[in-house]
Amino acid sequence: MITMDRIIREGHPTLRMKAEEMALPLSEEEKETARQMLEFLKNSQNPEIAERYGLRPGIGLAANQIDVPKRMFALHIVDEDSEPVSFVIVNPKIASHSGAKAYLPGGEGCLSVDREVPGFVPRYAKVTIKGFTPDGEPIKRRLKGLPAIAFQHELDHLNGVMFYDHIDPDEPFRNYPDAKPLG
Ligand SMILES: O=CN(O)CCNC(=O)c1cccc(Cl)c1Cl
Ligand code: NI
Repeated sequence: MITMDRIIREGHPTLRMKAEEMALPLSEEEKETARQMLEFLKNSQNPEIAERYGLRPGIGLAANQIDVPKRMFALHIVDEDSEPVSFVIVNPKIASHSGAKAYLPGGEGCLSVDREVPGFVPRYAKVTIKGFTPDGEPIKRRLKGLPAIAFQHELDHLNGVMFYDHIDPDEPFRNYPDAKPLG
């Protein structure tokens, strides 16, 4: 199982690498990695398991974060506010997006960032995403709310972008007229 020691932190070069497209279907080893990424998220959201193994909770995990610069990430968001999202997506793309933006009023956090970085992270409010399952089946979904935000946070990781790269250093909580706070 993946635990926190496998997750690389700021300063590790792989966090700033552009991950490579993957050949489909994934190899057995790559499929196992994908399965372990999703399992990590579920474990991190289970209070008993998270406490037992010292896991920080996460709703997404990109392969870069476990020092695997390949284009896949896992999302596991099963709260009531938005449609349940639980998958690993390979070679993900944003096919189209809303003009409207959105941001989390509490900002964002990252397992690869061992510090609070306050500020609004403007993202597309709605995205139509494309990609593949580890078995090579096509995925096409429309996301909004927290799943849309998290998808963009993970896709950034595959491009070596960190959430705080989007925060205005001079005015971290500036008003974005075309972006509305989620919630
Ligand atoms: O890349 C993934 N992580 O770093 C996992 C930890 N962060 C989160 O779960 C998280 C927290 C707040 C907002 C967003 Cl959008 C995300 Cl993604
Ligand atoms: Ni992150």
